[in-house]
Amino acid sequence: MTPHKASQTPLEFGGPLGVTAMLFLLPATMFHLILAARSGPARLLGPPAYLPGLEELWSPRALLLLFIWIGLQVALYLLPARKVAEGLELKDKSRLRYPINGFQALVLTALLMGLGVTAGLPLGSLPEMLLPLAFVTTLTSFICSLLLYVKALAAPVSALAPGGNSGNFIYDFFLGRELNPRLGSFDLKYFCELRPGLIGWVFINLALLMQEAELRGSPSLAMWLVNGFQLLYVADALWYEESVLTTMDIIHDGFGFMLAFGDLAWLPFTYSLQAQFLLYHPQPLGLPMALLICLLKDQSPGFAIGYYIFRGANTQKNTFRKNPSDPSVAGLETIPTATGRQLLVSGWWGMVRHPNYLGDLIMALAWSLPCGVSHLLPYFYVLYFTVLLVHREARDEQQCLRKYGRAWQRYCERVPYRIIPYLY
Ligand SMILES: NC(=O)C1=CN([C@@H]2O[C@H](COP(=O)(O)OP(=O)(O)OC[C@H]3O[C@@H](n4cnc5c(N)ncnc54)[C@H](OP(=O)(O)O)[C@@H]3O)[C@@H](O)[C@H]2O)C=CC1
Ligand SMILES: CC(C)=CCC[C@@H](C)[C@H]1CC=C2C3=C(CC[C@@]21C)[C@@]1(C)CC[C@H](O)C(C)(C)[C@@H]1CC3
Repeated sequence: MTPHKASQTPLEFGGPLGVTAMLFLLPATMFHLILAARSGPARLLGPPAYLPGLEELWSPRALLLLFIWIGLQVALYLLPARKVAEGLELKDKSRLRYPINGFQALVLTALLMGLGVTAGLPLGSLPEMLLPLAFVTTLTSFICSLLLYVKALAAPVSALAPGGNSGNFIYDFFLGRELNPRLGSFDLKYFCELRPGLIGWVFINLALLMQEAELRGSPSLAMWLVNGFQLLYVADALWYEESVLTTMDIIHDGFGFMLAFGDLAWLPFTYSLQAQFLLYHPQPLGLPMALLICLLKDQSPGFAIGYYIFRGANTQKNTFRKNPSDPSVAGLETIPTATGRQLLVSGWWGMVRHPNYLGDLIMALAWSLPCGVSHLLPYFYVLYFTVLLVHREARDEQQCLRKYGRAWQRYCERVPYRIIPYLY
């Protein structure tokens, strides 16, 4: 194994120091949130109510459950797909192929889970295992990231991610050295991005709903709403699975701790925070308020408007990138770039430079509102997501400037706002 020459790409996330802090802070925050949600005061800020001992965190049963879950998702991933999509062209001019069967995996998991519950599978007792499950998932993602790092040492230079091969171990371990690590045709990053964690999120939410029903006779309206919104979000991601192939995670970021931990642990255990909070802190929610949260009213952030913007913007860009002469996008105004590609300057992408982020943020707020306004904790997702998207937008902006140069500058002049019209 010959060490590769370190890349000259500017360091992100505050370099080695920044990522070292994140290596500890991300898991610590996740455990803090799980503990805070089940504590009486449910404080986002401030110390946790108590520190769990190792006997509360480590559970061979949880490890077994995690392996069964990942095994099931691997098996569903390997089933025949309705379509096999090609990814973007890589440095060596090749294109990878990806099975498009995520929605099928969601439906089959739901069917299997339904059969299991009918046969006595205690899904409702999953919330009691959340802490050990989060612990074993964190351990697993640490080990996977180490293995991925070692695997990448033998990868050809053309297979490395633009960032993530700085030569600094911690930095490269965090960002991921290899762009698309595969075992045969099994794509590890693509699998992790959309399967165990994303689908796991739905079933953690469902388990919380079932436990609430056991505790209080029936699930609350707030719990239904959170479950419904987040299920729609996940189902949408899997229905439009192909569009993930053009996201920054797939085309730019390596597969290291950030995405392994993010996809497998952070996503299911922190994105389910609203449902976790509601189980321990029931909130009264009337039908009129629920309708208001679902739909748009005046300037209020309804889920429907968020979803409309998110889906509209993503579909418009994906359709345009696939086929610019498609009738739904052919009439839109564009700016040509030196690469031969064009940039949309009307439609959703003429409103702000990241309309899809705006829609996503509105949905985030809408699925936190059923938790009421007595606590800040359920709004953690909105705060975290704002930081993530602002940072992601800045990273994307840098990449687009490198890619499109003057044409990107002209786009920024034409569309001056990044995410929120007239504000940011
Ligand atoms: N729930 C969550 O935790 C997260 C959700 N997301 C969501 O994932 C989705 C994908 O996000 P992400 O991958 O960050 O980025 P985008 O889908 O916004 O893609 C950005 C790319 O779009 C292209 N582009 C930008 N402007 C234009 C334009 N005017 N016309 C045509 N193409 C343009 C550029 O690539 P090119 O020109 O090369 O095509 C650019 O690099 C978003 O909806 C986001 O909200 C993202 C992160 C986390
Ligand atoms: C620093 C830190 C916490 C990193 C981890 C971030 C990850 C949790 C997210 C990075 C990009 C993501 C995307 C989705 C989920 C969260 C992560 C993995 C996504 C699958 C959610 C559903 C959307 O429709 C999507 C498919 C567009 C989206 C893709 C990006």
